[in-house]
Amino acid sequence: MSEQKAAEPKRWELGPESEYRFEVDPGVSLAIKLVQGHAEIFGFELAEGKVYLFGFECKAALYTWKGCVIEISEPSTEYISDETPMRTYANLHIALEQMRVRALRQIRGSPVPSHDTSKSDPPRVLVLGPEHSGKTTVCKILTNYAVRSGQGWSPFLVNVDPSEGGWAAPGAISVAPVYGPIPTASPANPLGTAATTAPVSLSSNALLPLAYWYGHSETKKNPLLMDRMIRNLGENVNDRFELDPEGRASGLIVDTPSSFATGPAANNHRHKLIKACIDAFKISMIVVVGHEKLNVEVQRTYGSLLSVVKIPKSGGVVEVDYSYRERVRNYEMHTYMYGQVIHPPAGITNATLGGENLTDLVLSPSSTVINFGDLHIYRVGSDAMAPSDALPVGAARTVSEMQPVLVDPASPGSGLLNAVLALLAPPNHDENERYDEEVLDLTVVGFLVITNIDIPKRKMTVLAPNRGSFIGRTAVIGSYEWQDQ
Ligand SMILES: Nc1ncnc2c1ncn2[C@@H]1O[C@H](COP(=O)(O)OP(=O)(O)OP(=O)(O)O)[C@@H](O)[C@H]1O
Repeated sequence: MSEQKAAEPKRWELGPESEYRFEVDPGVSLAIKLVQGHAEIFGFELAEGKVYLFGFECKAALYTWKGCVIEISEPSTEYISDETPMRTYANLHIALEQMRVRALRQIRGSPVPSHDTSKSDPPRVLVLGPEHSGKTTVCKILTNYAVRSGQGWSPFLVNVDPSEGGWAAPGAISVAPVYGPIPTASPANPLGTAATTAPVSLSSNALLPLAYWYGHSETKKNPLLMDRMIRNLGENVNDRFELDPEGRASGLIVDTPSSFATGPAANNHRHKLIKACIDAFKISMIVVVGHEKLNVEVQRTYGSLLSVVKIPKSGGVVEVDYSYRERVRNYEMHTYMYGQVIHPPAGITNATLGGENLTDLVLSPSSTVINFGDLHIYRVGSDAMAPSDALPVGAARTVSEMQPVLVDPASPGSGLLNAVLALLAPPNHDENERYDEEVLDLTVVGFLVITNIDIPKRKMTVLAPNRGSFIGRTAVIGSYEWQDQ
């Protein structure tokens, strides 16, 4: 094989309050070095002289408040813009910071200045917006600014967009307390790297998320289940806040799917899910990203109960298509199994991934052959379920949306081959405390893929990055499939 020739690095000089926007092409990587000045990627500050790698068709922007010089390994799609909404985002961050300070003051019982009559709720922010408005990016920027502020905040970042997966696999909704800035290197883990995908806490900024498995990309597939998962997540967060009252002051930021924002106003399930989030996470502020009509609608519905703030959408947000989303799902599963593997461009030897050593982020999954009876696999509701409102008047379902049904791997229509399964935490040890729908309330401890089914021998092959035993464990199938390519 011929050695790839190193491309001549290209220099860009950025003026104050401008950003370098880039898109990495499929199958290649990009290296960026901050040569001089200060720069950040979605709130994650870059260190001068360090080389940062980007891959898996990453689309992002490097922003500078005061100007900087950067060196790019190999140009992909790129341009510079000095029209960004970063000032508004920074102002919003300052408002949230003031809420944190007031909340902490109240929690500690410190005296309140007589002129300060504001409420002392911690910032519990729900970010809503249509497709491609940059919701996830806004959540990341606000979280990164909070942890960078030097006040010791560790806000909870919540992802209730099942198509994104956050730190888990697509199909899951999750939450994690964030202690250090979240880097951006690949769309496979837009919210940072979770320690759960690794044997130990590999990277210094690995997060410890708590996840529930919804199993589908669309919230309308099973809104009742989605509602329950959101409330489960909220209960966990509130339990955690009760144990750590000062930690409560950092607040939380919730990233939502675009289905919460678009569709007819009369669309019941969308409002029910927004309401579920408001109740579950005790939301004190709704941030609407760049959508006038949605802002008016949200103001009208919730304006009397909590504050509603509208912020502009960034012109840099990329409108990704269906095939890109499909590829990102594959990257996500690949990254879950194999770790974050981005090969540096030719000629680059000292690259890092979000500041971490490249070799620290590599995993090697293993295939295990197990008996059919070893793993109890459930499917929640019937797979071919029509929405409730599409059933004939008076007709009842034979299988409820919330009923876990045991899947028989020997049945030809099991749908298990290549399916992504969530491995659940063990059920309650006390038999008397068990209940029919307990499977819905168990958290996810990992994911696995069924790569082969041998019906005559009643055995199946399971691929997973963690080597624990599957005997007697419980797993749930959704509608995601993945094939190792
Ligand atoms: N200023 C920017 N410059 C370049 N790319 C950006 C910028 N802001 C966001 N992006 C990229 O645009 C894409 C979409 O942004 P993001 O995921 O934040 O939007 P979203 O509203 O959460 O998307 P979805 O509709 O999937 O929920 C991402 O790949 C993100 O990294």
